[in-house]
This record gives sequence, structure tokens and C-alpha cells, in this order.
Amino acid sequence: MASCPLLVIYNPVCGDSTAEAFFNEHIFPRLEEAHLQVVQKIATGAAGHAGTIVSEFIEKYEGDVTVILGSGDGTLHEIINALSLELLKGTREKVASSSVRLVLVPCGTANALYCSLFKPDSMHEGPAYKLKSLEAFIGDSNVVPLTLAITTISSPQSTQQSCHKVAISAVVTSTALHASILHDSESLRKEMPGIERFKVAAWNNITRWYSSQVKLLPTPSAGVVEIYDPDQKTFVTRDDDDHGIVDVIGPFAYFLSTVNVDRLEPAFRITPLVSEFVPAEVSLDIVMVRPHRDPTFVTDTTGARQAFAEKATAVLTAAYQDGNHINLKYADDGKITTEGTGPTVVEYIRCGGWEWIPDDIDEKAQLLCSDGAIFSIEKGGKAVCRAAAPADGPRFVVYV
Ligand SMILES: Nc1ncnc2c1ncn2[C@@H]1O[C@H](COP(=O)(O)OP(=O)(O)OP(=O)(O)O)[C@@H](O)[C@H]1O
Repeated sequence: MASCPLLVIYNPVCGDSTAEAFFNEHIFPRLEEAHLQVVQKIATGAAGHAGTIVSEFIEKYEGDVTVILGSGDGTLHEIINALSLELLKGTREKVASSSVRLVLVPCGTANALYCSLFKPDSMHEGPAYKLKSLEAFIGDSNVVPLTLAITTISSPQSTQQSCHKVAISAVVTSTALHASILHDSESLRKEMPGIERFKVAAWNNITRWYSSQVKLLPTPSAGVVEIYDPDQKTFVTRDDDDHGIVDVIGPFAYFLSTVNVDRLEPAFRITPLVSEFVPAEVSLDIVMVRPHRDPTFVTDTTGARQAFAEKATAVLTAAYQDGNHINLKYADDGKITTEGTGPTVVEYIRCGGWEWIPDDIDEKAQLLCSDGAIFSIEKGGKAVCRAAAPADGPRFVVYV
């Protein structure tokens, strides 16, 4: 596949703004050494530019293309969304029949997809770690297809044809605390170019709860919603059945789903079972925290939210300890433990999708994050997210 037309793109402002230097020092010399011809090399000039570059490139060269992408997850998100939108509009016919063969060079802040595909080790700060996907491409190694999570955000007036927005994620789709963190952390980017800005934003939002009606949707083939049981160390089917759909009552402290990734930062393994129990069919993994599962919860007050912050912090801290948050339970006195038979602090779900209808008066519950891009659900509107492997349309595969 080294014969596909080769496009090189990097985002000069992602992460700590060193993508251009890294490409000049490592990527271009390595491509030359391997005698690989680049058809076009280009730095993104603005937000949204990466999507335009790739769709124009496909239109010009037809068929499958290889894209070496120096960025974080957000720039990849822009490419996937731009191509999928072209397909919906029918403006670029060739997009539909093409595969985009991605060579990822992690130059962003979190690089969730890259860190999930190439597990970070003690050398992960060095150049060799960042060149793994490039070396896989040069060695004509395997590719893995990306599952996508397609979210439709509709307003109260939306009809089937109109008034909705579509966001497509290759990494994370979230509401609640994670969406608030991504919403707030963007304004901290200049002063904190690294992942510490996510921690600051988390701390600023840790006492917030989010009100929403939620449904968990079954997987397309098996038609089930599964929940992880840490005692049996396996997923079990939820059987409170309404055609496989499970209603969930809030409030929520945390609600996040991922596809393709077991982590959102090198050490933040929020959906560890993506790599431990590889999904058998197209699905997404959800992590949710509902404070009323705490046996000491009585009623929703400011004091209760402040007290629960300690438990939400324990969940996030355990996610940094190799994804151990999925084993946390409540003791009878509400203390968090990994022993006993109490309710789990985290509910870890594998299913086909979810629906989120935020409470009208809860403004922060209206935020939705798709791979770092933030959307607002209108009052009276809703978001429906479904896992999908696009049979029709551009396919995205990554060299690993
Ligand atoms: N030339 C540019 N000037 C300003 N913004 C740009 C430019 N090129 C791309 N962008 C924007 O930069 C943003 C950040 O890029 P990206 O998400 O890839 O990196 P990151 O946020 O540092 O990493 P990650 O998503 O892995 O945390 C994207 O939302 C993209 O729209």
C-alpha cells in the first residue's frame, strides 16, 4: 500500500507547537531514506483546514490515499467529520469509495488514539515511540479499522431531514464532567500546553452533578446492553428489557463513552476493557458515575455534592492507576474500597449507543464533547450517539 498517493499534514499549533520541528528532524528524513515519494506536504493554516486538505486530495487522486498526520486527536476528528459531511452532502463522489490509510504521529496534547494503539512505555517521551506508526507504514505492516461513534444533536424542532448537527468521534463522546473539563480547558491552552490543564479544569468542576434522562441502546447484532461485573471479571447482559433499551436515572457525575481507545491520555485508562475484552461487534464502552449509588446518599444538596467530590476524585485517581476505577465499590458506610459486595462506584457498560436528554434548567448538562470539540444541546433537544463501522463511505484505517 506504499503505492497509494501520500499526503503529509501536520498541525503546527497542536500540543506544545513542536510538530513542524519534529517533521523536519524525523519524518521527512525517514521518508527520504525509505525512498517514499510525498505528493503533497502541508501545515494546517487554521482550525478546519485539515479536513479541506484531505477531501481535496482524495478528489484529485481517487481511490485509497495514505495520510501521515502530525497532530492530536482533534485534527483527526476534523478530517473524519469533513469527509463524512462531504459524503452526506454528496459533493465529492470519490470520498465514498476511498479508504484513508492513516499514519499517526502523536504531536498533540493527549494523543488518546495513538497511546491506545501503541502502549506507552518508559521511552514514550522519545522520538522512537512517536515513529511507530510511520515504521509500520514503511514496513507495510497491519492496519486496524476505526469504529466511529456518530452523534446526532437535535433541537426540539428537528425533523428527520433538518435542524440537527452530526458529530463523529473516533475517540470519545461525553457529557457531564468530561465535557465540562474539555469545555473549560481550551481557555487554559496557552498557559498550560500539556495535560495538566485537564486536571485544573477537572478540579474546577468536581462538585457538579448533571441532570438528564438517559437510555442505553443495544448493540446492532446481539441486541444487548452489557454491564461489567468486577467480581466475575466479565460482562453480563442487562435484562431490564424494553426491546433491549435500558433507561437510566440521574443525576450523573460522570458520563463518557469511547470507541477504539482504552485511555484518553498516556496514563488515564478510563475504558480499560476496550483492550482487555476486545469488543466482539461494533459497540462503545460507557463509564458512568451516579452519586445516588453511594449508600450514604440521602438527598441532592450542595453539601452532598461537596462531600461526593472526594469520591469522584477517587474514581479519576484510580483511572490513572491502570484503570482500577472499575473495581471500586462502596462499603456500607460509603467509604470506597475494592473489597466486599457493595455496589460498584462506576458503572461500566458496553452497548450500541446512548441517548442523552438534558434537563432544561441544567445548562452544564447541555454540553457535549466529541473528541474535544464542544457542542451545546438546545433546551428541549437531545443527543443520540451510536457506534458505527461505516460500510458505505470513507473508511479510516491506521497503520499499527
Ligand atoms: N494553523 C492553525 N492555527 C490554529 N488552530 C489550528 C491550526 N491548525 C489546526 N488548528 C486547530 O488546533 C486544534 C488542536 O489540535 P489537536 O486537537 O490536533 O491537538 P491537541 O488539542 O493539542 O491534542 P489532543 O486533541 O490529542 O489533546 C484543533 O482543534 C484544530 O482545529
